[in-house]
Amino acid sequence: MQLRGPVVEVGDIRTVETSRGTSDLAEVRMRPDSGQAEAVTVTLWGKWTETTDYLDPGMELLVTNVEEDEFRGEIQYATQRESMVVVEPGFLVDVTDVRSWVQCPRMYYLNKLSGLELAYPVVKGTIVHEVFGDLLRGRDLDDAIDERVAEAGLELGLLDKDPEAVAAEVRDHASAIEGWLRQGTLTDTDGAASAADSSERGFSPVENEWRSEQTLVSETYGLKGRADAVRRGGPVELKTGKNTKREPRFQDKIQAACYALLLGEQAVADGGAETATDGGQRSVPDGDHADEAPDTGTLLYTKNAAVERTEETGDLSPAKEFSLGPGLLKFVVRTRNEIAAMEHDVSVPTGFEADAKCEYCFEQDTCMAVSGRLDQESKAGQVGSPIPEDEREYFDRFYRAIEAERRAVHREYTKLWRQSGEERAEDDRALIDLEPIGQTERDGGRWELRAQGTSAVSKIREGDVVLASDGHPVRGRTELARVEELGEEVVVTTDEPVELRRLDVYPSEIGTDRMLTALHDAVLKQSPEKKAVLFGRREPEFGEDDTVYIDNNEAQNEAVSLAVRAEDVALIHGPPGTGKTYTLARTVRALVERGERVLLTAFTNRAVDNAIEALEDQGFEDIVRMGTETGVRPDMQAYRLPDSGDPQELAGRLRDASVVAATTASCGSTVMREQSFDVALVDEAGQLTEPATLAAVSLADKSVLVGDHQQLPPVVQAADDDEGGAAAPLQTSLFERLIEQYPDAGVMLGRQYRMSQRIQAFASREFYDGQLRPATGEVASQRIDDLAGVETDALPPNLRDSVAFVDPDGQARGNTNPVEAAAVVGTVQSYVDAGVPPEEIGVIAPYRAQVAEINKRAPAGVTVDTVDRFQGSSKAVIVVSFVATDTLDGPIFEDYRRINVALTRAKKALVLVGDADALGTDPVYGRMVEWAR
Ligand SMILES: Nc1ncnc2c1ncn2[C@@H]1O[C@H](COP(=O)(O)OP(=O)(O)OP(=O)(O)O)[C@@H](O)[C@H]1O
Repeated sequence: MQLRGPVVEVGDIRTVETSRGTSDLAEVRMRPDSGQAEAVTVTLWGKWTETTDYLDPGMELLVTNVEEDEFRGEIQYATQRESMVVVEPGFLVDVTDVRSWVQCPRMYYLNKLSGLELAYPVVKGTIVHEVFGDLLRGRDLDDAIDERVAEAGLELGLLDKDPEAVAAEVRDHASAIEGWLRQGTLTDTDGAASAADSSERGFSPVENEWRSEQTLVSETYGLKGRADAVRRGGPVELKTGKNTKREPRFQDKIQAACYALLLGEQAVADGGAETATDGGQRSVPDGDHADEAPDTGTLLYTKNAAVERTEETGDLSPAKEFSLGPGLLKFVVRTRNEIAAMEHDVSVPTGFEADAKCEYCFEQDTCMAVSGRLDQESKAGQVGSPIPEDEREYFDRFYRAIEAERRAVHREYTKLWRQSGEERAEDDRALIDLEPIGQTERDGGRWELRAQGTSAVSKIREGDVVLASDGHPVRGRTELARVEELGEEVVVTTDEPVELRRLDVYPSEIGTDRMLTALHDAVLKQSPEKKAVLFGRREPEFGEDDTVYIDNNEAQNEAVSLAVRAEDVALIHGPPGTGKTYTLARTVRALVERGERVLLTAFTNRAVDNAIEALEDQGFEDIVRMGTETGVRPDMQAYRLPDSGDPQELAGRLRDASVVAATTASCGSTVMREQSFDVALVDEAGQLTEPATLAAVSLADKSVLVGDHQQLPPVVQAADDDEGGAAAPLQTSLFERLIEQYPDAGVMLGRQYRMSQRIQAFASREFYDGQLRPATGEVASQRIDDLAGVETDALPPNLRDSVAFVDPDGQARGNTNPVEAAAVVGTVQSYVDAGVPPEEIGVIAPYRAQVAEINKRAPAGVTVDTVDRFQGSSKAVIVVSFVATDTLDGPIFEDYRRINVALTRAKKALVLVGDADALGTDPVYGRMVEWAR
């Protein structure tokens, strides 16, 4: 049996005599059942006592296979031979991190801080891994190499590598894989027939013997990772280095051992599946999964096949098998515990923990530089001088904030198994009970999986990377999948086929990883002068220029001028519909005309595409768009740098572009981190966390931030009270901080081109100090009957004013209000009946459940969505559903800025549908009801 729950008290290590000699023990008090049960004592024996060195009350502990004993009427627990002790099992450590921690704990920390850099060995390693996967899937070697080299074209071009030479090198590595695969299949007696068969077809895997890359998450051991391959249930790790010793390298064994643990747990779950009749809703048997772990691991050192036998001595066979004994698996768990414990108190490893020799370490320079900047102890020593106190404080504060956010992402992971499929679906984080209707292998070996479409709502959108499973994302068979279609059919693509029964939101850490590297790059790598404004050491400076850029809007003209004159930073505050995008495009042109290279970036792909469209409208097309095919709008694909191609050509296009457009998230990619710009223009800056903004800002000499801090705030997953509120610094955007700190560096666009006078009045008064005005008389006086074929008289009397309030006297039931939904649909229908095209009508509701409720009956063509999905767009008619009847809770009420966004989407007519009494309990909503009535 297992015990899992918070630690109450940690005892000291004692040495005792037992029948088998002397042994160490330590007693720990904990509350099992995740803290629900009374505290019990569990005795940790032998090496597990080390755990107490870093175990603190409050931390979560899990002990598997405990021995239960009654002693003087109290049940006591103890570890036994098969037990594993896991510290903070909810903190999911990445397998590659366990590997680097074993090499040197400090390396783990540095990798996390500074991320990967664009370097040839890394790019080549990726290509070899991809080709390995292709070979396992039975693909032709030459085709695979050609395609994978082309896919790395941009990176190779930036590194100035010749694709032919790279292909030749990859081929050398691949020969090691091929040779070993051949050997693997031929020695397989059961598979002899298929082996003979496969030698003709290439090296296709023997059925059920192989799997290429597999995503694995362990709910017991707090580990996650992707194994390169699995052969006969055992992990196979590919290394593109050479190793002429008989044994695999220790850290490589550790990595394979981690996968073995993960596979063991999966084997247990799969075992359970044989008897499961409930569509894959298996539970993890409460046993010792390490028992099920495979006993052999394989390391494949592909460079061994490429070295000259005359020059090297030793064991040149690429494949090295080793046995995965229980001792090694326990060592892996203890190592993983060290990482989880260090992350728990956010301490920093020094490198002295390891036997590693700094003089051979290729991280030595980074190690010393980081130690120097942060005045940290490190085995490698320090270079350079420490950053000032305030910068240090800033670094620490954001470091903690980002780590708190990481924990929130981990909690999302744990929900994959803590919540049932139904709960996940209810939370909008999964689509369950899908009916698979087909699987097709696409060119290049990827699979297209299809299921019947579903009317269920979820956060999952086309283009997202999700977990596709046959019923359970952790305990079932799962693949990382890209969502291609979510309509009549659900279509996803994966590396390996899986029965498509469920999709889950994939909680990715990439956002947190990139915030951390952005923090590192901005604070530790930039010059003191470059950071002066960020840290308030001096005011932003501006040069002279009296060019007129926009002649019909003074504030817009001032904004362009400010951006052009800025030496450090300019801030453009653009309330709804004030021509932010138009001004942004004009600014880009003005900067390019001055010979500057511009990074054009925004929080969402949609905003990036809108900015490109505005540039196109202004006759400017010298743009390279970075992004994935699904992320970029179909009509903007022509600007997109292709995913593969000739290295020189791709790198040339990127280098020569005067405008590079990308989301801020992709500014943290290895390729983008290599780029430098004169100016970074950041749209939607009010929605970005400070470190996410820094990812773009650090790439340029100066920045122009465009946004509106009265609209949606940064998206942060950590709740206000998580980790003692550590994530709070992420809630204020850099835009908001700077505009408050340096009002003179900003300009507000006060004239809006969207809403009628009546519609904009409330937002102007509540959120913009009455400074928002219609840009023209025409804008101010627009009405619904300006639309061709629409008669105001055809509307019911209560909807004839351009702002209306409807109280349908409904009742909230959880996240829906069916009566209100019906009233919303009725209202929409009135507009359609009066001649308004459905495409001109939008409905905003606070919850996806209410969105679904309305969507069921709304006329086709009407857009129904949550407010977060509406930011940045507008419609002639907007209907807002508030759902709440008794108390005002829910996302729309948490922050007044959401209501600002909702109310400012409408151009000609706005209808609020809600409970007047409930809304009246809050002063702002009360005033809103008064205004709308
Ligand atoms: N100076 C101007 N002269 C004429 N039309 C303008 C001017 N500025 C903006 N517009 C027009 O006003 C409309 C709104 O502009 P734009 O889309 O740039 O607004 P926005 O502030 O980006 O909107 P959002 O709040 O959705 O981000 C567009 O049709 C745009 O062409």
